[in-house]
Amino acid sequence: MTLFHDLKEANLEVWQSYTRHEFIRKLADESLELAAFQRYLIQDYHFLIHFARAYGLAVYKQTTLEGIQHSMDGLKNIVWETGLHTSMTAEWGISPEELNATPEDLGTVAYTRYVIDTAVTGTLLDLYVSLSPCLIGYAEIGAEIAHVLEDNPDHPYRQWIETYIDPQFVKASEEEIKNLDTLAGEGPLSEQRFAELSRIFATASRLEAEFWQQAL
Ligand SMILES: Cc1ncc(CN)c(N)n1
Repeated sequence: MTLFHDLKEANLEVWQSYTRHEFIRKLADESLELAAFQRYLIQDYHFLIHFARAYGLAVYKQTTLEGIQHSMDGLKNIVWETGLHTSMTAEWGISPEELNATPEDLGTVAYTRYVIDTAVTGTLLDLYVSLSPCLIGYAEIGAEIAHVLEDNPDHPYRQWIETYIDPQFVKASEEEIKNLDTLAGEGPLSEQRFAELSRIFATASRLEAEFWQQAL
């Protein structure tokens, strides 16, 4: 079993409140209003900018070339993801200047600054645990709802779903599960250390659920 598996099992209720949120159910069954999706995606653009900063701090905290490469790949993956946001917002007629000028909602501030605070005050493992619901959760959500694209080739949220089932994104998620185990090291974690990591994981997962909620 992996550390990620143990963290998810220890926080299954909060994890599912995120990955099975009403926002995702509506997005998959096409009942999500475009205005809610637009609110979400604009906030998510801000979110990704701050997450890129958090990955920058992960690069800084690494002490090996291999580790630096891994964190840089994570950062690149976040920047790659913003292609979705810049192309969809451009389609809606929002200029890059307007996009950058939109204010951050409080849920966006809370989540991103929590992760950056964890990056600054915690260990590299603490930081990666706080980042894990983002990457691994979206890959799980993508896999869960991908079938709707077969049912409707003109699904309104096709571009979003395709981003999170893209082989590059799925591979990054799989690598992250392995990375958490590498950072945790050999042998079982003490009960106290697992509890610390579990608290970080639960907080980030709750903030993910709140992030959907703020757009509804
Ligand atoms: C809020 C949130 N969480 C996760 C992801 C996937 N990187 C995202 N784009 N936005």
